[in-house]
Amino acid sequence: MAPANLPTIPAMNRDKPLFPTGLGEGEATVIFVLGGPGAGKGTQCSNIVRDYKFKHLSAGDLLREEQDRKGSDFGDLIKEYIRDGKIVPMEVTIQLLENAMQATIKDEHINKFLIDGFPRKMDQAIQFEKSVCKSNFTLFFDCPENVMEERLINRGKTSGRADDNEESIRKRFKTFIETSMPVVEHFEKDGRVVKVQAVQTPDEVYEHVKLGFTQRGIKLV
Ligand SMILES: Nc1ncnc2c1ncn2[C@@H]1O[C@H](COP(=O)(O)OP(=O)(O)O)[C@@H](O)[C@H]1O
Ligand SMILES: O=c1ccn([C@@H]2O[C@H](COP(=O)(O)OP(=O)(O)O)[C@@H](O)[C@H]2O)c(=O)[nH]1
Repeated sequence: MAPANLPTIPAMNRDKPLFPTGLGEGEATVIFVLGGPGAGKGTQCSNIVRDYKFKHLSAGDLLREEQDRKGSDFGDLIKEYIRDGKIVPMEVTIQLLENAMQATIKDEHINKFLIDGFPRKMDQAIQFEKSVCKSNFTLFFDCPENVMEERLINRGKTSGRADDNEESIRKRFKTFIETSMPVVEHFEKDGRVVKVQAVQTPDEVYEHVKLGFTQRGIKLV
């Protein structure tokens, strides 16, 4: 589908981040959470929210909400991209994330964000860091495909998600390897990746997450 009528997002014209990195007023701390589909990103984000008081923003959830919102101009476009496991044009996703960050700061007085499942493509990574907020680091969940596949097929029994089926899963794996792994490699070159093996039980994986956070100076609250 041609990405027609995309919003003109203010972020595209900014030459410095809307939120400088930090914990003060007008500042924000961002941790990107990446890993293949089914690696356990959402599961571990719930643990982190509980113990570190970060706000969890899942790009996929924000896109699904927008897809279902009455009057959205992007519903059909998002639906098609998600079903095919493709990355929705960044204008849409960055605007949704920026709106959610602004609302969280205003309404919940939280300025620490776990941005889950984003950035999945180099253009998003560069644009977001340039004009919204530079990330502190990327938490990357490393998991073999056969493990992720089994988890997703299981999740599909109850998730109601249009993309937790064999055909969409295959396409999402391909997009992950070809389009999203280069983002992880880009941040790795910068020394900004905390890599965690994601095959063990959720509790065991979380122990490694906590270790990584301690090493990066992120404290329990
Ligand atoms: N360490 C784990 N071991 C076994 N199953 C897991 C583990 N982490 C998550 N799951 C399950 O696997 C599925 C995918 O996890 P989820 O957190 O939704 O992944 P993601 O957000 O990366 O797509 C869910 O059904 C979840 O309950
Ligand atoms: O920045 C993003 C994040 C997600 N998606 C779309 O949303 C889908 C589901 O992503 P989510 O993170 O919810 O689930 P996961 O595939 O990691 O289980 C992806 O396959 C993409 O089609 C996207 O286009 N841009």
